[in-house]
Amino acid sequence: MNAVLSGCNLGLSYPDRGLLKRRAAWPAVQDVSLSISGGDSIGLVGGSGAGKSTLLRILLAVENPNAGTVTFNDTPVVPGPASSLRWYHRAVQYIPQNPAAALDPRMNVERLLLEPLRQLRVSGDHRAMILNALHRVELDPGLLSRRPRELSGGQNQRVAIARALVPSPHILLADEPVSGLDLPLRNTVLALMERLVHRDGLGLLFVSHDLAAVARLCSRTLVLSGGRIVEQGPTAAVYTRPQTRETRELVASLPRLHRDKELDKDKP
Ligand SMILES: Nc1ncnc2c1ncn2[C@@H]1O[C@H](COP(=O)(O)OP(=O)(O)OP(=O)(O)O)[C@@H](O)[C@H]1O
Repeated sequence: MNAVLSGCNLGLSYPDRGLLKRRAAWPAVQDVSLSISGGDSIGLVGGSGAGKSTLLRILLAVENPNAGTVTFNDTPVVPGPASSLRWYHRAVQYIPQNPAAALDPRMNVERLLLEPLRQLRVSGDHRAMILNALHRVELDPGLLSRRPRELSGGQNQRVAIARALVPSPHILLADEPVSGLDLPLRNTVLALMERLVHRDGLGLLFVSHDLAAVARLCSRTLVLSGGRIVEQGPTAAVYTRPQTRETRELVASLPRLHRDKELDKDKP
């Protein structure tokens, strides 16, 4: 069965701790509904403070919304049963911003990949799962005994992505995974993510300020502003015929040559 992660009418307001306290609460996410299926690649774009990371935390079930629901294949996740969500954390994995920096420098690659399997109490042949994850990110198994400082930046980045893949998730939520990377490494990581979606059938929600990366990778784009989805549709349509001021501003920030080059890839 194709995996489907759905958020319905999600809302989250943080208490306003400002000096004037005119507002009771600060809405970071408001009435957001979205659905990600296996094989989908959805871009989530928006200016700073638009609510992108908050929405990801809600979808990851690490932050409780004030309103709305999250379901996975129609099974309620949020609000959820008191029982463990380990099954969900296995099915929906997170790729953080600067994933390589998230690697514990004391662990070798084998331990870095074993740890999520232990934490999520995944049963089965861990060694085979680790080798499979390495294969998917095209890393040589000969690197298993190395620590992060003994690897290149690109290899560390792949190890970090392999950590998200090792429990065999169906959906990946990635928060700015290519920000701060130099161009060749950015392109390598984008190509890897393309394969995960198109070859392996994973669903991807890809948060990025890098609209050219979204244009290359994502068939659909959601634009978030003030915590609300203000525009959504096929990426090419959102970029070439933006309907809202927020989207026009975002698209204007993308150098024209770069935008046209990435969108041209979709043309037959
Ligand atoms: N723990 C928190 N407590 C109070 N307010 C918060 C908290 N986390 C986020 N916010 C506020 O919620 C709003 C949305 O923040 P969020 O980090 O989700 O935005 P973002 O779109 O990811 O921004 P950026 O692109 O800059 O990372 C912002 O106004 C932010 O200040």
